[in-house]
Amino acid sequence: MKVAKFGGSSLSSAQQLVKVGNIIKHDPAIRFVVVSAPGKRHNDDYKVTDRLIDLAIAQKNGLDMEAIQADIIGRYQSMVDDLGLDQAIITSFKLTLNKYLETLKGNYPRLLDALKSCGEDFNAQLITAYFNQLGINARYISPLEIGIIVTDEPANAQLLPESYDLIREWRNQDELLVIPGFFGYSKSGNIVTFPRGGSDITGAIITRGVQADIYENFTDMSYIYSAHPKMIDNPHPIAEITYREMRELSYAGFSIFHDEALEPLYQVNIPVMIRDTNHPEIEGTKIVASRDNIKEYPVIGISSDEGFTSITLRKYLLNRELGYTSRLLQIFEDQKISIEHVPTGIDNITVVFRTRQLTRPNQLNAIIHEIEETLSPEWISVEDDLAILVIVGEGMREVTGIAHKAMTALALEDINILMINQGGSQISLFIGIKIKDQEAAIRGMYQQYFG
Ligand SMILES: Nc1ncnc2c1ncn2[C@@H]1O[C@H](COP(=O)(O)OP(=O)(O)O)[C@@H](O)[C@H]1O
Ligand SMILES: N[C@@H](CC(=O)OP(=O)(O)O)C(=O)O
Repeated sequence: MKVAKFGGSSLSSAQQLVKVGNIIKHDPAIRFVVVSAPGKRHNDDYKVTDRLIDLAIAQKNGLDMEAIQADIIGRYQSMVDDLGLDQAIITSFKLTLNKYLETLKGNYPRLLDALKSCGEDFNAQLITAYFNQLGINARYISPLEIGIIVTDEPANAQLLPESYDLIREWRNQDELLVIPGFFGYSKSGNIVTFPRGGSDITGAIITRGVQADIYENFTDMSYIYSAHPKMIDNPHPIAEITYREMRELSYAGFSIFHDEALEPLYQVNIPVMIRDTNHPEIEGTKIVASRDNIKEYPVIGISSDEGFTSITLRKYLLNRELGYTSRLLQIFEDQKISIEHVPTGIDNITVVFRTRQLTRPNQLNAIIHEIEETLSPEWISVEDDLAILVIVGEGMREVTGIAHKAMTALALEDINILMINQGGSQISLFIGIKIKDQEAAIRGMYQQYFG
């Protein structure tokens, strides 16, 4: 039995929905379908989720909402028209949008979550109607009814573990169940969304809940590639990748699969297939617990991500001061900033974090001031245009010369290294460089590992 999740790129138009219908008709093992909101039809297009966010912002700021609402409804209207579905569904979508705009007015975080959920919720209803028209015995089921119960912090839903028992009850259903991705319900009855891209998370939760044999994640790429296809022409397609490798790479820029979506699955060892809606004949990439080709591909992927800040401090005999690191980290915890890396030397220590966590005016200055007051460093420096390259592979533990290749690539490109950190797991190597050097670094490294 399978769960299939279709991403926004697979559901962006009637033409795409026809492909999805064909996939479902030809694979009776798929018993649960999780859907995203309509995504981009072409590069300059908008994602429906982004327009729903615009709508919430417009109401908050007292701006005109008509054009935005027309854009949102227009996307569903064109699919209803092109597929010849019942127009009544559009009226119900308009009523739902208006209901949230009225009942949640003045409560922006809740309004935002409720509106964001409409993208997937409307799509699930529309797709169910289309499946029924095709003669597939399908039923829309809301996250509430199927049992996706989550924490109550807006836009940051975390699944409550009791959900799995509730979802399991639906395991032997005769109908094909169509579930909107991206949100759940809190115990107080609020709609709460997962972080952006979170329909992948819903798919994983349903897969684990119903104890499916496999989770098929349909997108617009035939494989996960060893480097971002926008940076490298014809990159190496990955046949198999482990959960741990994928988690590290998706966290660091492989946006094809949400980094939090593996957690429900790796604990119970259910494989994920990344598949292409436009080429269902291609098997795609399989995410599994272990892979056999480690000698051949000790490194499986290289990625990079920007938007990091690092703060480095130096103090003579720092290593002798008991509790120095802990006091430094406490300053970040007090500021509610979670830390990515803490590379250390004998007399220096660096803290690297995602810059977007600095949300208050002058917060960076406040942190530096606090560090100076509490820890009296001799020297302190800040880098705020940091990109982090990540080289990932289970083979790193066994195969020598991996770091050498990375250093060679950077030396050949004349790129200055600002930080190096190897995770304790020894499956990843992190290298901090300037944002401007990112593309050249990825190209050079790709050549070394896969060229
Ligand atoms: N290593 C990679 N291999 C393949 N695609 C990648 C990789 N890294 C990032 N991507 C991007 O991920 C995109 C698909 O993810 P996403 O937009 O979430 O799809 P969907 O809308 O189907 O959920 C691709 O179009 C591609 O640009
Ligand atoms: N629609 C939501 C959730 C999602 O997962 O979408 P997609 O599958 O298109 O990445 C978003 O844009 O964030």
